[in-house]
Amino acid sequence: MAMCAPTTAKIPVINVSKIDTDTADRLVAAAASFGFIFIELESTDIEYNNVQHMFELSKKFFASPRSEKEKCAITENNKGWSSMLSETLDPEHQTRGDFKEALNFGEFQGGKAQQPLPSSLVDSETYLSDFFDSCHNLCVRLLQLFAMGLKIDEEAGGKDWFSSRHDKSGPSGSILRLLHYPIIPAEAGYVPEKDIRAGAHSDYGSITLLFQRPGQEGLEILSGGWHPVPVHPESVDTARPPPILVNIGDLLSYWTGGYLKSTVHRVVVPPSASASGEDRYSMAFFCHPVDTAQLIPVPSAFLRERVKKRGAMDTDGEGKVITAAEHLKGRLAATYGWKK
Ligand SMILES: O=C(O)CCC(=O)C(=O)O
Ligand SMILES: [Fe+2]
Repeated sequence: MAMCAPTTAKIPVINVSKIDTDTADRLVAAAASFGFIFIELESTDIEYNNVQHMFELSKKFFASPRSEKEKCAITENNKGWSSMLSETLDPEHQTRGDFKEALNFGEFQGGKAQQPLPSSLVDSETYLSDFFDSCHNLCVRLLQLFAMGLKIDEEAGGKDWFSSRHDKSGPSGSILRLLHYPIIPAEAGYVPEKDIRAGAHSDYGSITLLFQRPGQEGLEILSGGWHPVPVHPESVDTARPPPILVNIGDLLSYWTGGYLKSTVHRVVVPPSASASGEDRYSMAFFCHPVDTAQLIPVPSAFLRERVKKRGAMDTDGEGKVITAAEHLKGRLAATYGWKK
């Protein structure tokens, strides 16, 4: 039997310029079926110029000497640089780590980084902080829309139920991450069936924003088989900025008893990459609630009707509700091989 080429994922493209019930319902429907949604960049407050400038900064950092990167190596607070092969997103199936390097920024305070910055980026501190804030603000807007679409009970907080838990009143696990997947040199002995750019995983936070670059495909989502995700979906002209890809993370899935899907995804070397010889650069903003937020079922009649078994994940097995910080600690320990 001939093998069929995998079909491209048909992820909806949504304009979020209005905070209204129509937009909210469309977002929730997409999140409940795919767990992934394209958001038109022009319908957000994020400027394409800034996205492009961020990619220039990313290139500059990843091109800097290894000795410079090592000065800000990642620590157990999840901030800093992780080198090629050091992170294993799918430890059960991978024999080698991910073929990528990454730089994680945690929250900035008063425009200042709370971690050592590499020398290539010290002059860009305010810029990085502003970009972090603009990503956070878009996530808050999306979280309000999700709360509206899920019809969260008014007396429990209604449209602000999620956003009030992401209000920067305390520390959180939010991370802005620059990613670089280099073209793999022959001597690395990359074996396509065994090795991978980013192993299969779901994201750990509430929602993730992903910025991709034209011509640098490679993301795939698991939905009855692996499906490639385009940078420009069919309905978006390639002359326009690539839309922002938003996906649901584990916390929003727990909070909604699995109604919103935290879809498994991975990054592979697409056949086109070896032909064009391009590295892949991407940027992810992982939005997390404040550390103390509890993983309890959201109060919503809409969900009570739709989800039979609620709160599979709301306790640690002994009846104690777990917090966002406790959940994150367990997930990071597994991917970096840190002790729990
Ligand atoms: O680069 C990408 O496309 C995805 C990265 C990713 O899924 C992650 O870092 O969680
Ligand atoms: Fe991811």
